[in-house]
Amino acid sequence: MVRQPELAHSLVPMSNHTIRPELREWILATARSGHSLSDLMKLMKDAGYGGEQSRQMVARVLNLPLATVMAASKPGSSGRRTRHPEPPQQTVDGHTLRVTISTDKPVVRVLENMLTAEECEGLIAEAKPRLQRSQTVDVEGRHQTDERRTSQGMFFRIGETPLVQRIEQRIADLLAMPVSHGEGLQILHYQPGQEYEPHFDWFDPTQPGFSAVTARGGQRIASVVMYLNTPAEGGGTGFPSIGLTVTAMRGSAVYFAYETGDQASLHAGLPVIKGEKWIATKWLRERPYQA
Ligand SMILES: O=C(O)CCC(=O)C(=O)O
Ligand SMILES: [Fe+2]
Repeated sequence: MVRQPELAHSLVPMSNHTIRPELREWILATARSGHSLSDLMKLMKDAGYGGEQSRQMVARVLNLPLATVMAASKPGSSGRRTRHPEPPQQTVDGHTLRVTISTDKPVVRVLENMLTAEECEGLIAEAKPRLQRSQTVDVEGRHQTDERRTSQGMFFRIGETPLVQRIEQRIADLLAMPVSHGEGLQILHYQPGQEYEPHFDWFDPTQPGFSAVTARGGQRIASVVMYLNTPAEGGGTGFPSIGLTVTAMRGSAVYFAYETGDQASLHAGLPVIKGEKWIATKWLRERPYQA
C-alpha cells in the first residue's frame, strides 16, 4: 500500500447526513493518492467506521454509484491500481517526461515527451499496412463497426516489436503496473471529420456483456493516449466534465485513471478539422490480461 495521510479516530462520530470537512478531505486525498476503493474501505473500517456508513460516504464524496462502492467492499475484489505520474517530471529508464497538467476529478495527467519523434514515426510505419475500420464493443460484448467511431486502427500484440516492447515497458515503469496488465497497444488513424464521440473506457457492470469483457484481466482502470503526430487543426482529446481539451501534439500523451462508474472520466477524440491524427492507446486492467 502507498503511504496515506493519517485518518484520525477523533473524526468519529458523525451524523448520517453530514460528512465532516476533514473526513471529506481525507477521502479525497486517499483516493487521489492512488488507493483503490477497497483499500479506502479497509482504512475506514480500521478507523472504526461501520461498513454501511463508509460506503455511503465514499459514494457521496467520490460521486460514485453506491453499487460500485459495494462491489469494491467485498473481500478479494481489489485489483491493482496505477500510480499517477507526479509533476514536474519523471525519468523512466533514462527517458525524462514532463507532467504539465494534473487534475484530480477526473484523474488526468498531461505528459510531454512521452515518446520521441522517431518512436512516433516508427509506430506509424509499423501500423500503417495493417489498418482496418475501428470497432467498438457492444452491450453484449460483441465487436462491431460503429458510426460513433469512424477512425481506422489496429492492435499490436504485447511486445510484438522491439519498439512496442520499449514503449510498453516505459508505461509499466511510469505507472508502476506490470506490462501484463496492459491490453495490446492500439494505433488509430483519424482523417478530417473523423472523431470518437464522448465515451467511457471502463466497462459498464449493468450491461449484459460485462462479465465477458472482464473475464480476462478484470475491469479497465486507466488509459494512456499518445499522440503520434500533430494534426493541422482539431483532433484534441476532450474531457467535457471539466471543460478540458488536451492538444494533440506529437510525442505528448494524456493519462487518465478511473473507477468503475466514474462519470467524470467521460472523454472524446474531437473531430479532426484539417490534416490527420495518429494516436497509440494503452488500456490498463486491474489484473493480468496477458498470460
Ligand atoms: O482520440 C482520442 O483523442 C481519444 C481516444 C480514446 O478515447 C480511446 O482510444 O479510448
Ligand atoms: Fe477512450
